[in-house]
Amino acid sequence: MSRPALLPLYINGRFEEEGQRFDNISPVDGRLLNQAVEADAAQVARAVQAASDALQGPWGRYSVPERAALLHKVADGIQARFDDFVAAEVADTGRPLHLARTLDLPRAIANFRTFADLAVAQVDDCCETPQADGGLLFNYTVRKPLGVVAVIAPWNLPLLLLTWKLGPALAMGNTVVCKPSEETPSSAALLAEVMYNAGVPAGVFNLVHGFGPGSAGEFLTRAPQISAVSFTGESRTGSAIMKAVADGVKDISFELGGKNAAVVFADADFDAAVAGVARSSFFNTGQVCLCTERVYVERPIFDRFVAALKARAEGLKLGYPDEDGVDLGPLVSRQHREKVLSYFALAREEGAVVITGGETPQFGDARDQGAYVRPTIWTGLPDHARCVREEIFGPVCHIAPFDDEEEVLRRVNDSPYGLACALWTQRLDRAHRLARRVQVGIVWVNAWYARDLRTPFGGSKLSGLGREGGRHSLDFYSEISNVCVKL
Ligand SMILES: NC(=O)c1ccc[n+]([C@@H]2O[C@H](COP(=O)([O-])OP(=O)(O)OC[C@H]3O[C@@H](n4cnc5c(N)ncnc54)[C@H](O)[C@@H]3O)[C@@H](O)[C@H]2O)c1
Ligand SMILES: O=C/C=C/C=C(\O)C(=O)O
Repeated sequence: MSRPALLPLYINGRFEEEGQRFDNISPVDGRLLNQAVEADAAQVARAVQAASDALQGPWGRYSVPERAALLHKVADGIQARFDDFVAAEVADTGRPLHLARTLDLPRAIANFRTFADLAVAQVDDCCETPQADGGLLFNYTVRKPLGVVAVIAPWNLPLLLLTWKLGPALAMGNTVVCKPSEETPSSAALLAEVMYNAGVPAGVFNLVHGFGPGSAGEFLTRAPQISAVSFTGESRTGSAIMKAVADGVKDISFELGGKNAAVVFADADFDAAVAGVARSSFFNTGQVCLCTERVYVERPIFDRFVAALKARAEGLKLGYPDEDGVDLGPLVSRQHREKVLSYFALAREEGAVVITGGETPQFGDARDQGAYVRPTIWTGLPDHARCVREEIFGPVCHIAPFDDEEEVLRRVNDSPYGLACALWTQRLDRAHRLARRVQVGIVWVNAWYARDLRTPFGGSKLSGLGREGGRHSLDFYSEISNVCVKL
């Protein structure tokens, strides 16, 4: 049997194949896709040192427009290998081809182009302060790179979320060491090839594959020369990383877990709300931090809404990524499916009414070796049920009735998470009023996952620390100083 393809590390402008290997398994049918090199502590240390050295090299002398031009070249490189990146993302995640083509790749390209352009357009503050002696103080802001940024990404939107951080980090003159998820290493490996071919100076972009604790992830966060960690992943991982960087008082940007709510009022556009909640609950097989897992529906339309969402869920096609009309792929791995199935069992123990789903489909073909689950809807659980409080990260939601605004606001806010919320109502006065009182970072009204990359993105409570997007990213990835001149 031919040896599986190997995804190398990329350190200081060189591809490295030396090291222990780990398997990358297809969530569609369980076959071996390729292997990746697991970076050991010495390799991670070399990557961080290369990034640190590169700050003093040519990259440190690039102007903002020169950095922006290079990032546009990277975006051009991704565009030129669009189909290769789609194939890599689809192979690792099992997502429908159309999803990778319409979301993951366009956003990866946009993440570089947007922050290249925002960096060039960025204008900083200055001010004059008259002095009692008739003199003047002239203050102005100077923006410098933070230094070496550790970028650690999750598996649910692998390329989108890696480049969401890479774009601004590089635009602001930092150097980076990236650690993609062990579940989805392929598109990051392609990105290293694009960086190399675009002429990104050696050491500016480094890629290490591996796991978290006791592996590349932890080695990276504990490296003394890193100046900041930009992390997207589970809240408990965020806590672990916070501990790892605490002694060094490093800058951190965390985009963490969620247990997001959708609120549907009786006056909502019913069909739009059903379609919107079906999308926000089952999109990417429920593997988006912004996905809805708690649905609150005003009592007069509750039964009708449950029936309509059931019909939507049962109409979703689970299939191979390239199948015509496929809506949902598998979960990212058998291991993650075990976690989701454990909540399917827990829901029954907690007394849920299973409206639809709650089991694995039987295809009778290779997909039975994959990680598919059926889209699932529950009702009847109390607000304190673990299935209503804990992030499941699968195609599942619980629907509960409510009677008034104050009640539903209290229940929506009664969560350890605070990432996103979708409000469905045609009374925009109510929408604006509630949007200000919901304890989340992102509120959509009559929409979900509609994005403008200039807006602040992030969560409160266990859902994260800081905001990225637009000037928020430029600020996070900059060391900002003030210069005060007496005139
Ligand atoms: N808020 C957001 O924008 C957002 C976006 C996507 C995913 N997420 C969250 O991510 C989770 C799913 O992704 P996941 O399973 O990959 O998360 P995860 O926390 O298990 O892993 C994320 C990344 O962190 C690495 N890692 C794990 N432990 C580490 C440690 N101790 N030190 C350093 N690195 C470590 C992993 O190898 C991986 O690359 C969900 O909770 C989801 O809500 C949040
Ligand atoms: O799974 C979480 C999705 C995060 C999405 C973004 O960070 C984005 O759209 O920029």
